Amino acid sequence: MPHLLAADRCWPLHDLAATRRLEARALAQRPDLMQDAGLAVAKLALALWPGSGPVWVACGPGNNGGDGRVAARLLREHGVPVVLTPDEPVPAERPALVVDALLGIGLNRAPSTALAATMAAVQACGAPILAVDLPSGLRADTGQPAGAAAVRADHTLTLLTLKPGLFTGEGRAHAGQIWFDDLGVAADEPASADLLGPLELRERRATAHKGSHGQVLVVGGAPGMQGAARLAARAALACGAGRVYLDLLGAPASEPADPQRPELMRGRLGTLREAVGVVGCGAGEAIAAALPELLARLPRLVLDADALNAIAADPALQALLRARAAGTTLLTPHPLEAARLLGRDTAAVQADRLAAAAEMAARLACTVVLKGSGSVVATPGQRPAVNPSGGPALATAGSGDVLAGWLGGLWAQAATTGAHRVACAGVFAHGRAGKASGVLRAADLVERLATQA
Ligand SMILES: NC(=O)C1=CN([C@@H]2O[C@H](COP(=O)(O)OP(=O)(O)OC[C@H]3O[C@@H](n4cnc5c(N)ncnc54)[C@H](O)[C@@H]3O)[C@@H](O)[C@H]2O)[C@@H](O)CC1
Repeated sequence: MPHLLAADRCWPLHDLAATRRLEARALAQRPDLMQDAGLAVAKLALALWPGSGPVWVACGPGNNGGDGRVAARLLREHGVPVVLTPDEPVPAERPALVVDALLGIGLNRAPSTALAATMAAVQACGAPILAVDLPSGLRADTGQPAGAAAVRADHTLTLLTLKPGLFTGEGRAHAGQIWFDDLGVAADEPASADLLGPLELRERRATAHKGSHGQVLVVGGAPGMQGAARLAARAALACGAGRVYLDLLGAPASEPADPQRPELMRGRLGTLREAVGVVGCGAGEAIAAALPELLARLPRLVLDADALNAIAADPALQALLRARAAGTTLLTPHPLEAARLLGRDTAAVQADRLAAAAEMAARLACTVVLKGSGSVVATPGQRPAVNPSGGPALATAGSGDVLAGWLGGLWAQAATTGAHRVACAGVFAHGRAGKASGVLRAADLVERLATQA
């Protein structure tokens, strides 16, 4: 039975190769699997159908189209008027619902001219779109369109497995509401990635005091960019770190850490050898000179923004990064910073976000959070994770600084936890707090994080 994907737990994601293996094994036992797939599609279409008007079932040449054909037959048996293309002409009037069964996981090239024209007609007809398995034209592994465009659906009913491409890159913008039906087939294939759910790392014992909750040292905030470092520090504080210090680069000692947040203190590496470093927010070029010592001395590090740019530009810093102990360093690049780290352009990073994150993690021997829609967490030797929480309200100045600070705050309270797990927990919480209509200012995001925690 199709069900809306629940956001309160983790789910396994299976890439194309794993899905194909699963499908082949399932078909050997249940050759009529397509009947069940079509039934699942028909049930959801019936639930979405407004009660009058035709359903346009747009079928393609393969088994995705086969699912559509089964669904069309079942809907007709149920008394629902159906127009099935390409057997019948495209409806002249606006249908009540479109079922996009043109292309699923068999997509292997840019859509042909004929299919692209049908996809455009599906998109232009103005009816809600239910995509079968995947929005047509979207790549299952990367969430990128194979050609100029992929269908933008209102709902996607994905079958057998959850595909990574539904959750990262352009996938989330194309899939709409995601429904899932495993068709009763056990997923006896190792997951290719994890879809993140909530994960709590902090424990506040009755006997705890501020010394139990660790220290964070935020290094950044060069003149004119102090807000970035202050946002990171506020986030670490809101997360519950015991003591949060700010090393504002180039600021006189008389400058308060944050006039609006008296809980925050000025501090420097010299005395804070056990703190979690959150380094780079608004740091400017001055951070390059500070990085060797920070990389050498701080036991756990979150590196963001200008720290990443400095590392991208300097092979010696990259070598210092690689020399750190496993599980102690976390990088949070956005796609442009990732492109600099990898020495390629942003489009190449976005073309396969999971691969780009894995490559960065392997090259630099650390955990990488590749930010953007469907943030990817990658660590050498661990299964990658994709984050489904968050939305466009987070596309605002300072939300990345808040993430870096929140990660630092979490890590301060979970000292024995590896970078990968910290990243998974923090990225999900940050996205969940950032789910809002309109735009969210970063300082308000900190408050939302504090209250959901
Ligand atoms: N095999 C089965 O019994 C089941 C299949 N399922 C469905 O079957 C789908 C996979 O079926 P297929 O492997 O047949 O793949 P698709 O139906 O996704 O597409 C394959 C067909 O499309 C053509 N094609 C691929 N890319 C094209 C392009 N860019 N332009 C034009 N034509 C293109 C191929 O030449 C082939 O004819 C799944 O997505 C799912 O919807 C599921 O229902 C589970 C059960």
